Amino acid sequence: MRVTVFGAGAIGGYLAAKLAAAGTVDLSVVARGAHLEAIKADGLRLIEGESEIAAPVRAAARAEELGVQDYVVLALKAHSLAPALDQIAPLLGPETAVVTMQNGVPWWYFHKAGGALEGTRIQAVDPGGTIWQRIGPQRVIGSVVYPAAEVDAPGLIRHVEGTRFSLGEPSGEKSERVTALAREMVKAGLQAPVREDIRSEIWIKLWGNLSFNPISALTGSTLAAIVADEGTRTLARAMMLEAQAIGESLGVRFPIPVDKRIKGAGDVGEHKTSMLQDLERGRPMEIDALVSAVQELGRLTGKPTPAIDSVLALVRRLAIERGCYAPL
Ligand SMILES: NC(=O)C1=CN([C@@H]2O[C@H](COP(=O)(O)OP(=O)(O)OC[C@H]3O[C@@H](n4cnc5c(N)ncnc54)[C@H](OP(=O)(O)O)[C@@H]3O)[C@@H](O)[C@H]2O)C=CC1
Ligand SMILES: CC(C)(CO)C(=O)C(=O)O
Repeated sequence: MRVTVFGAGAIGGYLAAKLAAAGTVDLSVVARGAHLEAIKADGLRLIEGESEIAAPVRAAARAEELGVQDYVVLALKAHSLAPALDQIAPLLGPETAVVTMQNGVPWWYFHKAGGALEGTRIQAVDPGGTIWQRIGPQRVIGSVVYPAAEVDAPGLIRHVEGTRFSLGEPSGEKSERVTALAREMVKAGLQAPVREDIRSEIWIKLWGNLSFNPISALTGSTLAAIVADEGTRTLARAMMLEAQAIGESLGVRFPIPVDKRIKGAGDVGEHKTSMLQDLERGRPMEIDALVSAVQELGRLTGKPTPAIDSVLALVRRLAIERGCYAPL
């Protein structure tokens, strides 16, 4: 099985290091800059708990060096995908599956979703439908990423917590391609449950990200602080209820009540969300995939989003002022 991880940063690097250490797939990564040079020189180093491994991995700057793959895992930030389409193309043959490992609303959301919006391209994550056209939604295996990881230094990934990458076909089918990939991930010590309704799981993760991430960026607060403060907790809750109404109108099941989800986020503790971390490091923030796309789904479903609209306006303005907004 030929697998390439495109974008071997925190999450892609963690996945790649685990697969490389297991040695059961023919693995490559596409990376760039000092990170690529370090992987070529020393392998992909992974700190996990008390242990550190260096997994030898085939690493390339250009996909042409690797050729057509059975699976391409896209582990880029959402806003990095459109600019990388030309670089990804040489990896794709007629049978190649593409696994999308991004937070937020995925560009393929309405592929095989059924209903009136079937086939709709979401402009906030895929302006003009370019990604849809160039990659092709029929290739997609959806994913929800639960592990937390960081790039500590070029070539060095630090695993923070979690091993679960839920997988699912947009159609819900338990296809051979998704079950075969899940098998290899399990051999590598990961959890890779195959879901029949990956969209509902995407929404559960998104529920927290669309509210807590921008509020944390706007206030500089950790998850625990946002939940402890009545004002910010109430605002997050209002955003989440707006999102729930949108999701439910699209057929999504929210298996837990909103207050339980809020408590779960608070229990994570004094943790800075990825959006706040990106802001503090001067990196582009994933505003469009996490928040603008939900606003767009609100417009498409006719559901009002006053709280989401206000927070989005503020966080986008903040990102522009700080040079951390990467419009697609
Ligand atoms: N990190 C985490 O704990 C979690 C992340 N996620 C989600 O996973 C996704 C990936 O996040 P994360 O791993 O943190 O992001 P990172 O920025 O750590 O990794 C992305 C990697 O892709 C590289 N990249 C971008 N464009 C290209 C290109 N054209 N060619 C080659 N390499 C490229 C980046 O390189 P460069 O650094 O040079 O830009 C970087 O190494 C996001 O959607 C995030 O929200 C979900 C759960 C937890
Ligand atoms: C910590 C958490 C769950 C916040 O909602 C997250 O996913 C992020 O920081 O992006």
